[in-house]
Amino acid sequence: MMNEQFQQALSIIETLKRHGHEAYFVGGAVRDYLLQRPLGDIDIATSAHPQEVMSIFPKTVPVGIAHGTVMVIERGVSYEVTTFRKEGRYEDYRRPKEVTFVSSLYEDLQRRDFTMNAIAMNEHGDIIDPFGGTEALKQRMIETVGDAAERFNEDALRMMRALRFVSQLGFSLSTKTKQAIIQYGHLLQHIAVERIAVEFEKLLLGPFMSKAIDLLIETNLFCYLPELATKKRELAQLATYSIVPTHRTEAWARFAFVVHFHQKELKKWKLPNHFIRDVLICLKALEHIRSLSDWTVDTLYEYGPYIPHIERIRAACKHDEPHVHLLLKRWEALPIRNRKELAINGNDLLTLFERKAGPWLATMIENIERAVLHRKVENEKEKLKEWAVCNQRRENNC
Ligand SMILES: Nc1ccn([C@@H]2O[C@H](COP(=O)(O)OP(=O)(O)OP(=O)(O)O)[C@@H](O)[C@H]2O)c(=O)n1
Repeated sequence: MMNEQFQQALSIIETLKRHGHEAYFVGGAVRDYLLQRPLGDIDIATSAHPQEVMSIFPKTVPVGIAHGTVMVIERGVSYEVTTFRKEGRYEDYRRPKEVTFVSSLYEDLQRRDFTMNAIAMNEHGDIIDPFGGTEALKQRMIETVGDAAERFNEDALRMMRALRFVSQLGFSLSTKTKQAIIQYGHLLQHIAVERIAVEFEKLLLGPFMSKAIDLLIETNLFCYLPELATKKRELAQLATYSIVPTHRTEAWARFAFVVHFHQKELKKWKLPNHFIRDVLICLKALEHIRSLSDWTVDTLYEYGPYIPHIERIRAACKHDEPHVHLLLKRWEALPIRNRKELAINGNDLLTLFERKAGPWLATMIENIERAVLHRKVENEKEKLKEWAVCNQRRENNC
């Protein structure tokens, strides 16, 4: 009995078949279905060519025509429908490689990366598994389809995919696959950093991250990742952490903290600037908290929205329990959570002191902010005015 997501997608297969084409569910969704894991996107492989797919379905987007992929949208859900194909080897890594359409499902499955990803399912829920993928799932084994050297030469990113599947599923690498990664790891240098970063992020977020990082070290694959060649010891440290990150910012910030990455190194991974900014805030907070040995009123205030990420990283690094709820409660109980919540603003102070704006104003606001935060004065306009005047007098007397 197929699950609901496949039932919904059945109409795509049935429509293609009505038009005289072959069509099957393939890829990660079939693998995850057999593992009884939540399904991601559903992919369909078909004998129909992209133009035919586009003429059959009313709502399509040509997302990768050159690779034979058309996105079909039905009842608000999108499906990737890809013509049976095989990919060529890279003749020259600077140029996109050729993709050839093939006539059978078998040939299509044969060019896929791992046996567990080379399983197809027809409209009746029958499994088509010419390369032993279901057995590999049972054995919890990641095994390339056919010759590992060929599969990794077709697309070196597959070596990173192997390790991210280790991290997500807890599976092992077959000896043949591991040996090939050791032998061909250097090919990763030709792969776009953005693609590597996508897989690496999934690896960092997986429940079996430690196992994957150990393999990254054992196979020497880490040597071909941006800025990591000299970080073996730090990676080994990362592999000792057991808390599974709940968010990508947390995952990258923890990684960056452990391997001592800063802006320069993070940029080499071609992460978006706004994301790097978030990671850097977490890094600053972690250094700050480490120097103080624990959270304080000031750090809670300064890093408020980032508390969950930072606390979980702090706890992971110290092999400690995270106290996210407790800290959020402490944060919520602060007299203010940001400057906007102050009951007085710059204009109020300009009027009060009958002075022109200048650096004194920023210092004054900062002093008031600290005083409110540390409960030296209540956050009420009149009281703050009074406090500001006294504070000014005190400073003048000095
Ligand atoms: N470098 C790659 C990428 C993908 N594939 C094949 O294309 C399918 C779909 O790829 P993708 O959606 O990237 O990954 P999934 O395996 O579906 O995994 P997930 O959805 O968990 O990312 C894979 O299952 C695999 O059969 C491949 O052979 N080689």
